[in-house]
Amino acid sequence: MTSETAQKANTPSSDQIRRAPKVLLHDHLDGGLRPGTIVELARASGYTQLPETDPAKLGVWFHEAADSGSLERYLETFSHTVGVMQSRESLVRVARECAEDLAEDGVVYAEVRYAPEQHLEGGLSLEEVVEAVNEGFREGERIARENGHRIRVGALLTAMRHAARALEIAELANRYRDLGVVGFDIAGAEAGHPPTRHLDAFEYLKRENNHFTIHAGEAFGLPSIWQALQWCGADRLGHGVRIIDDIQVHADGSVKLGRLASYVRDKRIPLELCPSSNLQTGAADSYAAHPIGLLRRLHFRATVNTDNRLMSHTSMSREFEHLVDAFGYTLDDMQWFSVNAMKSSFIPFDERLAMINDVIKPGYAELKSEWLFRQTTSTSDSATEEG
Ligand SMILES: O=c1[nH]cnc2c1ncn2[C@H]1C[C@H](O)[C@@H](CO)O1
Ligand SMILES: [Zn+2]
Repeated sequence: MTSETAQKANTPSSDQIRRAPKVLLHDHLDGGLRPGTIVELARASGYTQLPETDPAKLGVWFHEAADSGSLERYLETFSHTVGVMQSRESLVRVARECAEDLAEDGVVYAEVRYAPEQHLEGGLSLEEVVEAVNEGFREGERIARENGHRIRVGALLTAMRHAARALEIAELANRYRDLGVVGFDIAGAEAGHPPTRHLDAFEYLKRENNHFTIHAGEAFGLPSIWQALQWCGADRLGHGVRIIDDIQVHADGSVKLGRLASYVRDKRIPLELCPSSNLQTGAADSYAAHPIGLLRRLHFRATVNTDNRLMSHTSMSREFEHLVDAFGYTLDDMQWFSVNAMKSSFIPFDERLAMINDVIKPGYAELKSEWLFRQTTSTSDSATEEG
């Protein structure tokens, strides 16, 4: 076998990308509903604001409306998903379907986030919201297992950065720690809402030895990343893609990292990169131009994520397909991203290690060996390979 053929064997097919064990750290529960579910929940709850009632058209509407080039406009579309997630039943269902859909897509470990404060309009308490979502995730994991898939889902509780409930939500995350919630996040429009406004929440979580990520460096640049890390102490960066602004690439190909970019790389700060979402909100012009290519080459702790599967019309497999097309990534690259993500998760170290050694690496080894057992379809194929 020529090295070229071996190389080819390592380029994943769509089917292999789907079957490859993937790890997802940045996915919004209210950004991943099935369009059909939105229509049904709207009907059942009397929500009349949907722009379309045909599921296929509604799916297209979300994608197009979110494709605006601005984070603020992207976020407006969430009023409809949040609008139909105001009862216990709807939250259980959405969480169950989320776990099922991720498992079907080959995700073995996911941290899925949502903002409990946005689901109180139907009279639920914050605790009831968390318990409903946890119940849905457990049901989804069980159904996935029955269908031959293995997935573990942990919840991240998000506080909205324009609101003033961050400390309360951080306390909630702490109360449900080891009970399905693995950490905390802040999200929402970045400009004008610096993470330092919520220092009390982050300081509380640090005192409690808890974990948190912060949406930073998505619509706003380096100051937001700097604050998230050096003032707030974030364990990970939600997006963090604008760290690229602190990296100079010279004409001769040499690269110079500024102090903040060096810090992020040296400290192995995980970047929860979401390529399709970034294209929609204007942080990159194309997959090929997305900073993930450079960040991977420079060995940042880069991870691949979906952000909002509905609004970005994506899945983990689709994200990887785009990256394979744009950068020629192989199964080894996919494994590298998946191991990076697993290392960066908020579950205990021994569990992360077991996921890496007993699930992720064996999964990729199996996929990488498939070419050995592939049957040739014609004699001319084997003749070429012998040459
Ligand atoms: O990419 C994002 N940046 C900032 N905020 C976001 C993003 N995607 C979703 N959100 C917001 C809208 C949701 O209602 C909220 C909680 O999941 O988080
Ligand atoms: Zn996000």
